[in-house]
Amino acid sequence: MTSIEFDDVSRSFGDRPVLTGVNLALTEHRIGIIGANGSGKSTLARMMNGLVRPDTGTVTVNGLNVAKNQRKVRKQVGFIFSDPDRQIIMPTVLEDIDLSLTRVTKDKRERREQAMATLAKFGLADHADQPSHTLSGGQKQLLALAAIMVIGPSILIADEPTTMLDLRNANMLREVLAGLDEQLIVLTHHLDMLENYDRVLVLDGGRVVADDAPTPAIAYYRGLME
Ligand SMILES: Nc1ncnc2c1ncn2[C@@H]1O[C@H](COP(=O)(O)OP(=O)(O)OP(=O)(O)O)[C@@H](O)[C@H]1O
Repeated sequence: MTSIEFDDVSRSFGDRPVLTGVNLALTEHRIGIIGANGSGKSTLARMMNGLVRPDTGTVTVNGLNVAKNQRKVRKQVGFIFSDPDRQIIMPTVLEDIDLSLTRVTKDKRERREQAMATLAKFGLADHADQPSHTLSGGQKQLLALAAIMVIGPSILIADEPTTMLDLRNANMLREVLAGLDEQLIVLTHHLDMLENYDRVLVLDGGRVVADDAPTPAIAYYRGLME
């Protein structure tokens, strides 16, 4: 079982408090984080792999203090963002997966085998040699996801992964994410995405104001927005 713990975590940017007194133990398989723009969701998520550090308090991932073990934690926590173009680096689909795999093995043949298996798993096998920039938005997001998952993180954080996708691609990605074995933390404004999740946190003004099953948590959030 994976776990992410926040122990009395606070963070300000300048004189603006962005997260205040956050205490959490996240062990469930699929967790959603919702809240208004600027409520602190991305800041909270970025603390889970050390992209943002707390001013006070401690974040622990699988028993590792994130501030002191950044490199180890980054191998365990993968991140995808709304815009896959920010994450796709290499000219072709296969080369992009191969680049990720250089972090796993130096053996070229092994990398190719693993890359092809991963592309098949994410429905991209027929696109291996296609220039990445010619993929559709949904396929690009799948490629960004595949390039992260091939490294073998135990936790995936997805920060508004469906924002740039049309409804069909958003639904497709939503299913792919829901089918992952790894622990999944999704930040989203697409509330229906979280229907079958195990737990949903609601942030408001940098505090966790609700922490519940999806239906009551989403109802609480809707109430806040009225
Ligand atoms: N590096 C930074 N420097 C200054 N302010 C920042 C920085 N990062 C975040 N903030 C501020 O912290 C607050 C929370 O931002 P954050 O991105 O965590 O919110 P969010 O809930 O993810 O919002 P959204 O739904 O719009 O993505 C915002 O007021 C934002 O302007």
